[in-house]
Amino acid sequence: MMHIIPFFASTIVLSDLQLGSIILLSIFLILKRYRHTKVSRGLPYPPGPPGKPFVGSISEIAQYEAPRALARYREQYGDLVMLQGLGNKILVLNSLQAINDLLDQRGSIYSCRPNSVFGGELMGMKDGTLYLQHGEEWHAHRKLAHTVLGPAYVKQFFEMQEGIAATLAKSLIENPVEFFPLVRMSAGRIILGVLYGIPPSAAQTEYILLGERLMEVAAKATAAGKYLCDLLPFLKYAPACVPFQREAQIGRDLFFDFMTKPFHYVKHNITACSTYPSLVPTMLSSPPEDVSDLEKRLLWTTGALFAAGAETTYATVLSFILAMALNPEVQKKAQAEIEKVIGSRRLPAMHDRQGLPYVEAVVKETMRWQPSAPLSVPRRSDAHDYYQGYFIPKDTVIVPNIWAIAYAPNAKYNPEAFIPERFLDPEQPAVDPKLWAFGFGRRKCPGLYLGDNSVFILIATLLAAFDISPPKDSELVQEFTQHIVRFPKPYSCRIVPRSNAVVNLVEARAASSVM
Ligand code: HEM
Repeated sequence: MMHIIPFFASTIVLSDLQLGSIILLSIFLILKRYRHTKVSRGLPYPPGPPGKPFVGSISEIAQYEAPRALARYREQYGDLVMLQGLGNKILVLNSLQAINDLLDQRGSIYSCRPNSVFGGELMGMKDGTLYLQHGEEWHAHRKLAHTVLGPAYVKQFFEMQEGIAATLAKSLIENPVEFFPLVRMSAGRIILGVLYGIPPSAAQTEYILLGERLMEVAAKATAAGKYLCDLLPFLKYAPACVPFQREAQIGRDLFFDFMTKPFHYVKHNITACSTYPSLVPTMLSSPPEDVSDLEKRLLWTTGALFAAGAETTYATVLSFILAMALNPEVQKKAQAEIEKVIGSRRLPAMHDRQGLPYVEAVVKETMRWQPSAPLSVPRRSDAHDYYQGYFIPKDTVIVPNIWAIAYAPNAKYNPEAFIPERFLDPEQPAVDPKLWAFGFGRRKCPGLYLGDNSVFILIATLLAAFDISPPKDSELVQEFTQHIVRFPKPYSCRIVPRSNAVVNLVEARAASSVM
């Protein structure tokens, strides 16, 4: 039977089947709309930029200088900016208030990580602390990490960190041009010391270089939206010959070696690794009764701590050296403070920190000027939520934009400039980076105290020992990587010992360092 349907001025003739299909489709759309209105409580999604056909606005997360570009949207859309496309939603949080309200205050909803196809499944990192979903296993990892990274415990590593800082200074006196690999080596040594107690050796160097190669792949893998397979999960079934699958295979092999090699080294050389109360030797020699599956958990926890800890410290110190080459006045002021407070008969030590407010402000300003994780590490909402009159559906990827905090407009202190004084302003001091550069709520960085101490002692030692300035015959390059950990691209500068006396001090301190 045919049906005649008036449609504006004309008429349409439909069969039973066609009419039935239209009615069913309409019911489906109405129900869908009703369901959506019910769960969204009639609230809209947070606003965001208009998208391109098919891909929507989702690709904005992977654009060049994304943290800065996304922070600019704050003026237009406010604290919350929604990017959408290919069936995915990414919510960028552009203020400390919004980040704390959601990630901290509503930690039960926002403490999961996005399901990662590339890094988690294909590269095999899904059981590491950084990738684990919020839950029992993740809790066990954090508990293990806390045994050596708690604020009181990290004091046991002060002497080791001071020794490694002096060793860095000694290597820089001998070979200042190689400051990139030398800084990397120092950051890696501290973590290897804390986790495994591995002293300087060929094995130690091998693990740090392995870490460097892994990070080239892993840094991209952790960022939101860098790989299409994270947005279109069915692509994980693509054949092994496609480029991202080959990259994942390389990453998988590297990650396996990176995680297992130092662990097995310690298992077989436990007596050689006992200089400091480090995590793996302590746990293996006196296993805690309340931790089941200890070896497996240790392996995954230490792998994640090593990967997350070394790269961020390295990035921060490289940014500091660049900042000093660009800001000679700041450098002079910090050096004058060190001379006044400590004198020139010894190098700075961790216990000097309280008495060096300007150096402390330089540390904070380095973290602000070039935050090493400018988009933090993404989260995922584990339930529907409602905030500031907007609907945030379950499984939205949440990106806390640390850059937006670091570069919030400020009439008194230009955010683009390196001005440590902003942290010393008695009237309106800038917010301490410890409240935002290390993440938020339950997933806040477990290495905060260790990392912050490392950055301080490395920076203070470099200030005491060297004058850093731009290269004589070339431009000072100021470019940065675009991965989840942001650090300066290769640049050259001059790193010159401040006096013969300081060379002697450095050599003596480095000679007494066991790490
Ligand atoms: C300057 C130094 C460091 C910075 C700026 C930094 C920053 C961060 C940030 C932004 C996060 C994401 C937290 C979140 O999701 O809210 C994080 C997580 C993490 N960091 Fe750090 N970090 C530093 C040093 C370290 C060190 C030294 C270690 C290890 C010894 C470490 C281990 C980790 C781990 C394992 C996670 C994942 C935590 C989880 O998912 O539960 N970090 N870090």
